[in-house]
Amino acid sequence: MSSHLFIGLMSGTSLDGVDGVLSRIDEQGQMQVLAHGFTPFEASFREALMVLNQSGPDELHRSALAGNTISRLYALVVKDLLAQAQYTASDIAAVGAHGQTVRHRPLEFDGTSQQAAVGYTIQLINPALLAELTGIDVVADFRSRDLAAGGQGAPLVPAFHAGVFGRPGQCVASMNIGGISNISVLNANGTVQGWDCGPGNALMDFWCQLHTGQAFDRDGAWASTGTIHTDLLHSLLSEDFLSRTPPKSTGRDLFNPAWLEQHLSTFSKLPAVDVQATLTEFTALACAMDVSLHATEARTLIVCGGGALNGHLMRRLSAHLPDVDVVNSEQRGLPPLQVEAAAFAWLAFKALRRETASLQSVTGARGARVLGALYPR
Ligand SMILES: Nc1ncnc2c1ncn2[C@@H]1O[C@H](COP(=O)(O)OP(=O)(O)OP(=O)(O)O)[C@@H](O)[C@H]1O
Ligand SMILES: CC(=O)N[C@H]1[C@@H]2OC[C@@H](O2)[C@@H](O)[C@@H]1O[C@H](C)C(=O)O
Repeated sequence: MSSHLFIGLMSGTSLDGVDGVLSRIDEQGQMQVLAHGFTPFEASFREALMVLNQSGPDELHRSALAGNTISRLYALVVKDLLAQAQYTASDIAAVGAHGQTVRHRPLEFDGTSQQAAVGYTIQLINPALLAELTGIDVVADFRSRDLAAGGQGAPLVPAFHAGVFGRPGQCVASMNIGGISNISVLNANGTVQGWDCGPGNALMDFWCQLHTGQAFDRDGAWASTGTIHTDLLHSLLSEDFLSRTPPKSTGRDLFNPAWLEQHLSTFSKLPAVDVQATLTEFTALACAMDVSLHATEARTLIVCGGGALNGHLMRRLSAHLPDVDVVNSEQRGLPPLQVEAAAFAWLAFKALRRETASLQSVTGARGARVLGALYPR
């Protein structure tokens, strides 16, 4: 490989925009981030993506166009990263581009025979267009091979978390709180577990946008002025997904406005601010329960993703984990908004080397697989 420079691009289930990093990765897979960029989605595009999370008229056409738009936004982030770090396209070995998840249905039975049941996951992107626009090799479609091998196709970051946050001889847990939250348990003996915990910012963002017009509750300031409603909290916590045994993964397919409305139907008189306080508490508890029940050895929880910037959420998470040191990933060398994009740079590095990147212990697949498809420059 002529270059050790990789770009990772991630637009996740928060639907806030595209994070990108340009990084140097050495032969051992150790990474140094050289630049970080972010391009927000315009409100109209965000809405179009939100609508594409459910079926609707002419959705194939709208999905294809959204894939083109997202690829153009990804290309803008690449341009910005190259300018920041003063490199040109020919210096970069590859771009790892996640795309925009609009469906995640692992292991869904098709009603005919169990043999045919594989499930699917859809990330909108036009990788050919991204290769054309950037002049860089693009690796995309990271999840489908794991699904084909019987896995969940998510989460994929635990192997990366292990390399960046793992401490030999210690059990450490790391948690990404994006639109959906996911945990990696990095055991003292080097084994790794991981799964999706439940909602991250998705429900809080939805409610905040609806009632304040703001895309998210900055620092959890609004939620912190409300009162937690115990009955609503219990209703939210009764969701089956939370008590399911891993491997498990989820998305907006489950934790969406319709799911929330269903739980709110018997609490229609509650002040909006109390609902926000309760949603924040629910999110914190769904995350904390997975640590206290399944990462019993962990004394440190490293939090990344935008949720790490929500001070109120972080305080509630800490309150539910009195024996665990809850820290922001920046304290471990990688700022919260860079972690997922960095993971996709690393996944591209693994793909070019034809090395496996999925973990059977996380996704439940028949084995580890080489992930991603290459679109040459
Ligand atoms: N200062 C802040 N205070 C509160 N919340 C914040 C702040 N900054 C970001 N966030 C939250 O983080 C979200 C973005 O997080 P992130 O970029 O990790 O999401 P994502 O890429 O969609 O993640 P995933 O793929 O894991 O779903 C925003 O939508 C918002 O809810
Ligand atoms: C299908 C999909 O896009 N899943 C995302 C989502 O966002 C958080 C959580 O759900 C996680 O499972 C995953 O993202 C990260 C990058 C992962 O695969 O590890």
